Amino acid sequence: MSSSLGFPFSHFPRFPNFSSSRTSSSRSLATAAALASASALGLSLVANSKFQTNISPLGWASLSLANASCSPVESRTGEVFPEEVDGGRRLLGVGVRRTNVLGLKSIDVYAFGVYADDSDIKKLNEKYGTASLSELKDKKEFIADALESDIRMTVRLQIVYGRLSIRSVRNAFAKSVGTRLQKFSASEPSDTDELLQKFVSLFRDDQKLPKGSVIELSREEGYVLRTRIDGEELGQIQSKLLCKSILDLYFGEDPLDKNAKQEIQLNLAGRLKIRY
Ligand SMILES: CCCCCCCCCCCC(=O)O
Repeated sequence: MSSSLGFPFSHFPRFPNFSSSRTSSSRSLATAAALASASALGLSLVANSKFQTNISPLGWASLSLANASCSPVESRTGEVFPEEVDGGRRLLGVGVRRTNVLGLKSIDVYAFGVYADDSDIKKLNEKYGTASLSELKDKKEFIADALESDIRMTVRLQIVYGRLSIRSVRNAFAKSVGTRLQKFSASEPSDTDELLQKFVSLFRDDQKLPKGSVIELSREEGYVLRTRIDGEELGQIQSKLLCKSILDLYFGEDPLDKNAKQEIQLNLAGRLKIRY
């Protein structure tokens, strides 16, 4: 992954250089810093789909942010993620799900990547179009709106734990998604037990989940949750509440991996700021 940042004038702020040894978070922070500094100077950022970002109006400076999103490698597990899935949803951030066994040993169960469709992210423009990147990167309301909005997103879980049974997957979902369904349904009453049952029963006993398996949970247009294992579709459930509860695990208020959430929020804000 290469990035070059070149400015002909010595008084122009220097943006950090990216190198492959940086962590995904520091890369994102560097990207955001570059974008924020440029936008603070009142320069217009125009990027193509390869993230070549140019400061256009004067034509004298160019800012090349190749892959201005995040590293596709989850550093703890070494899992590599595709930079794009489902016809144009691009990677916003990666993280890891850990759990404690008998309160003693901590194991990594899966690495995950969160993706979003750039054109759908623009739905947040009306409300946040004028906000700066530094405001958005920590703004709770911004992430709450991203959870609520009809933005096509995919969460890709890459299993790293070798002894995962479908039963434990059902139980884990019942617990983590169940808690969130309860929490969110306080404001939007609905039959959360039935919804949860419908979702967890998509995971059948005959399905296998060896190390390397991929579970994809995607929010499709109109708040349809689509669930796949290794590309095989298990089912679709139309529910705004369910979509929100699942995405909340990864970038909501109490995320499974806090660093990943920060990265996702920062990149979401960055994508909103870039004019394509
Ligand atoms: C032995 C630990 C079992 C954890 C299995 C997690 C499998 C997928 C569940 C996804 C939701 C979550 O991470 O809570």
